[in-house]
Amino acid sequence: MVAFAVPAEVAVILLDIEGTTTPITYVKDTLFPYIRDNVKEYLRMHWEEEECQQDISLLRKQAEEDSNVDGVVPIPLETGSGEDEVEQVIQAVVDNVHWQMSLDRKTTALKQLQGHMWRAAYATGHMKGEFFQDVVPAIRKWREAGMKVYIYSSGSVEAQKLLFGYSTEGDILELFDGHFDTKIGHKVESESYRRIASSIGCSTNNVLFLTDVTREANAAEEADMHVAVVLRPGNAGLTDDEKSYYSLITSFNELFLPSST
Ligand SMILES: CSCCC(=O)C(=O)COP(=O)(O)O
Ligand SMILES: [Mg+2]
Repeated sequence: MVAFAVPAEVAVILLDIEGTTTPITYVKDTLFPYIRDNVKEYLRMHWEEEECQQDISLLRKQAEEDSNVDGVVPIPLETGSGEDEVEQVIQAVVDNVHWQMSLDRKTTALKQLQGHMWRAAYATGHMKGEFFQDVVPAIRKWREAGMKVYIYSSGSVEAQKLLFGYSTEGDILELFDGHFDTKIGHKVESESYRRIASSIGCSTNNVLFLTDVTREANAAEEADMHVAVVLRPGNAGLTDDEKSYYSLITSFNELFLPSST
């Protein structure tokens, strides 16, 4: 087993979800197909609701920002001219969502709609959040040792709470001191990590960030956080340079807190 000695100044562990706590296959084979298969029906059922209309406004704004991106699907404004028009707008939203998902985009607009759609799927027991087997016992141990544990994922805070609230291990939300999503900033921008530390009330060097994505690790490191890159089955491979540059772990059990080293 490779050991990663957590520096003594670390008081907070910040966790990514996909590829870190949770298999990428769960996201790609369970969460995302649910959205692709159900988005049209969901929009038809919830069209009149305020929350749904807010989600569509955000998607429309994102489509406008994406107007120069190849393949973007614009979302027309509804003028109130009848059911045919509603169906056309719904189809544009469906196509836009499918287009964004085909590129695995992490826009706040897409993630917000996804979070709202998963709510029903989790609540009815249709889906349960999954984690690598080392994850929950390790987090419990870190907390017993006095560490604070936070989540930072591109998935919306609402989606994160569903994943941990309705999981194969039951409701484990109590294990987290808080959640961050792209509303605080994108995961590849170092400013996001400064904002997170400031929101927690600590310095960036008091935080250890665990992620599978080296661009995220790089941004966190630029902000002076400690980072380790997590290698899990199904994750994208790293280059030889990345492998030699970053501290790598394959399980949370490879982290040793100052008191346990
Ligand atoms: C509850 S998170 C759902 C997964 C997701 O939508 C996603 O984009 C995960 O990204 P991450 O930043 O956790 O790698
Ligand atoms: Mg990830």
